[in-house]
Amino acid sequence: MAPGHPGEVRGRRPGPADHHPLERRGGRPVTHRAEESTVVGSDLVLENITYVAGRTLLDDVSLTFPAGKVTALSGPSGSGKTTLLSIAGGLLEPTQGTTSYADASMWQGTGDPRPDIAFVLQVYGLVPILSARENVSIALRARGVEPALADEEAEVALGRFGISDLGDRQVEELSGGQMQRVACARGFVVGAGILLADEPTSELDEGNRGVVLAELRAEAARGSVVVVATHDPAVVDACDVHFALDEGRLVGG
Ligand SMILES: Nc1ncnc2c1ncn2[C@@H]1O[C@H](COP(=O)(O)OP(=O)(O)OP(=O)(O)O)[C@@H](O)[C@H]1O
Repeated sequence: MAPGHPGEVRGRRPGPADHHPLERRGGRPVTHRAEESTVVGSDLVLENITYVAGRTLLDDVSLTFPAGKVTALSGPSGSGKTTLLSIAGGLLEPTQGTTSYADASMWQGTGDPRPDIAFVLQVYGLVPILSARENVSIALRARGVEPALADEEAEVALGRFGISDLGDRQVEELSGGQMQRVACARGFVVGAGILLADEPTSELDEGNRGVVLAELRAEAARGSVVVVATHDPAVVDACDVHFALDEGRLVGG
């Protein structure tokens, strides 16, 4: 762990999310708000999670992703990280066990995620024929933000990841690393209470990895639950909390 970095929240840091568009429209679904000296947020709690799809992919995993911290989820390829994030985010119903955030289950019965959660997907999930700005903007428009404001905030989010100059480019024309930064901008722009990022730095050079890590910390400093699945020891070291999976079982943390 990195001692004393901003994820170890002692006081509230101003950041981009202080003027978040979901707040500006008065409808931000996040149930917590950082105060001057205390972060008040809900933890994301997983209890006895088992997931079976032909075979057991997750086996009785219990852990808490704390609010106000950046948590690393590591493990070899195929160990179950993406499956666990999918259950934590309400995309998959666990075969057994429960998820809980702000007094409600993450599983809503449909596989549609709650509006107070944002993802950075391992495979990006971008719309190839839309521009980088449009790909970011739709995350806000889908949450009811007026289009002009959503576009304005998308521009700001692209700037956070150093790709303002790519706003008008169709994402199918971008490099893997550029697409990954667009995917980060789309996840981070929401200012959600939970941010689940699946290998968000896998295509990035050291400098851009540092940018993403700083943004993850900024999200946590607002009181959000921030989880990053990663193979990268440097990313694990930069996180506040660490859980490790192996063959669907929790083996460390
Ligand atoms: N829908 C599914 N049905 C059956 N098996 C699946 C399904 N989804 C994932 N798996 C399997 O579950 C295991 C865990 O996959 P998962 O993607 O969660 O691992 P991971 O730790 O995220 O891997 P990576 O680091 O390579 O992304 C793998 O063996 C995978 O093949």
